[in-house]
Amino acid sequence: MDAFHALSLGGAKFNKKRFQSQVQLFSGKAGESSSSRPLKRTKDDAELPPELDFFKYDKGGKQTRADSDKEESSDNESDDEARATKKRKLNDDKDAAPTPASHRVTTKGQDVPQSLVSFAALKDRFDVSSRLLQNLADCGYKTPTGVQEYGIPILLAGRDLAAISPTGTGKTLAYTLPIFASLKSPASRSQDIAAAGVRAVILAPTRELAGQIYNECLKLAQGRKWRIVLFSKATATTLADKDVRDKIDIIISTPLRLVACLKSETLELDNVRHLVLDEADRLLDTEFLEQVQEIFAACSHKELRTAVFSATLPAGVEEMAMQMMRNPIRIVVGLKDTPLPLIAQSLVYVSSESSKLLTLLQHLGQPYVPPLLVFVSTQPRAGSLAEELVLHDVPNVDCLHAGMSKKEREDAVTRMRNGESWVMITTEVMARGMDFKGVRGVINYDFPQSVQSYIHRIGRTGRAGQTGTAITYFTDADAPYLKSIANVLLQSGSPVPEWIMKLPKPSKMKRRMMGKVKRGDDVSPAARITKGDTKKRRDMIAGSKRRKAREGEAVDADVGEASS
Ligand SMILES: Nc1ncnc2c1ncn2[C@@H]1O[C@H](COP(=O)(O)OP(=O)(O)OP(=O)(O)O)[C@@H](O)[C@H]1O
Repeated sequence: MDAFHALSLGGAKFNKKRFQSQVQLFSGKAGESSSSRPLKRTKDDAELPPELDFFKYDKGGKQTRADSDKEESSDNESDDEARATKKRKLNDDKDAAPTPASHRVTTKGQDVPQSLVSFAALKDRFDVSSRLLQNLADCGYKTPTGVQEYGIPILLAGRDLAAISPTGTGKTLAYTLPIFASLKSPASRSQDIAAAGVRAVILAPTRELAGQIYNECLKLAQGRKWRIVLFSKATATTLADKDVRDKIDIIISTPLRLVACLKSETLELDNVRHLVLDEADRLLDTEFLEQVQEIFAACSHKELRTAVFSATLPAGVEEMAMQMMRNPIRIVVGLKDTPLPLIAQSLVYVSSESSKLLTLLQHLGQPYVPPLLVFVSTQPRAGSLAEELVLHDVPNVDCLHAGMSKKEREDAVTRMRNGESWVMITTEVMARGMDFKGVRGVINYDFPQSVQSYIHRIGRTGRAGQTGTAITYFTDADAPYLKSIANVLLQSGSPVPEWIMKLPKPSKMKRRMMGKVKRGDDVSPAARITKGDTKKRRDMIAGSKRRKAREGEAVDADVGEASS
């Protein structure tokens, strides 16, 4: 249903003739009317009212330097990026696909397929089944987002893709939908024995994210017998049976688990046609690289299509990703490495580590909309901060980090999804990909490890068109890295105090040191004293109990002796 139709249902009447230009904006026809429409909107373009500009790729946010002069080059954009944008603009005159006004997308590559006007167009253009379209509608997805408009037709045209789109803009659907549409029907329905075996693999850096992608796949799989596996120790055992694994359509996994099965030869990936790396820059960093390469090598089918997705893709990693792909197309939604203007970001000076706790307690003492995500740098600090908040009677405090057991982590995610957690203390494990509805605020209690980490952390809010706030505490020790984060704020339209902008730009070397600031395991030195006291008290009580028990035994013995 288009927006005008929706408004009409509420009783409003529009003179469509009189407001023709506005009607065209909603129907998407404004973009279609000019075949050589430039990607950047001109001043003359009519703008959507901000409250209806759902994903706010456009200037829905405040008018900023980012809007006015940063499209071609920015502090975070590499020269390569600027060149790519320029190249695309030159190409636009020749082969521009119609670009809906509210989605600013830059594409690079040969023969970029036309963007998708609507989900309904999938039927005619790509013969997508009615069932799949119905499932899509049941999810409540009415209009494709920017990354979906471009990413879906590219993948359905059988092309490799590198997609960079801000957090919370629907990248998951941009690759899951083409997988289901291209696989056509479940393997269990196929008589073709030669084609047996897993046909799609989606990799994610954390168990939690893999689980979330799995749930998204289940929604699209409704009504058909797709076999989708969220890889774990247990499923790996079940899949040791070749007959079972031959019927699998899609595997979603973290790299390590999959590699373990490849090594033990209990899994073949030679029939895989779709390999997706979600959070690609994380999967291609040193921790995962070797495993991902092993998986990639095992996906030996000649028709393999590879797609990488992330909100951030540093130039070096992008180059690596591009080398994995054949004749790829690259799309960038908005500005590379820039959060959406929907997230109001601020930097808060807290002088020292010990004053952070007080600052957070003061924040939580004011009215706030739960749930709130609070990021710290290490697992012990997550536990310590959660403990402190509980001690200070903050209600519904929760904690999630990679040091917890699988069950504990799953329970924490469930509580978060059920709205039982008001303040979730976490580490980088939750920074990427996690989509919790209604997170209106993120607090970086500890300064992020990198610009990418910052972008992903704050991207847990301001998702799917919602607004959000992101507060980052910084101490004197973090000051050398402040400028890098301040640039991100500026680019996405959040105000930055003048004095921060006057700080010198950190050197490459210095930037690498970001996040390496040493912080104690306890978030508050007072906590250490209190904990020390508590331990002393506990020891005293235990000692006193032991003494009493010994005295009791002595008395019993005395009594025994007396009675015998
Ligand atoms: N076409 C659409 N219309 C409305 N909502 C959508 C659409 N596509 C996705 N969404 C919703 O947007 C939210 C964010 O989607 P998703 O998690 O895929 O974002 P993402 O871009 O992968 O974010 P991240 O970079 O953090 O991983 C989800 O709640 C999803 O249901």
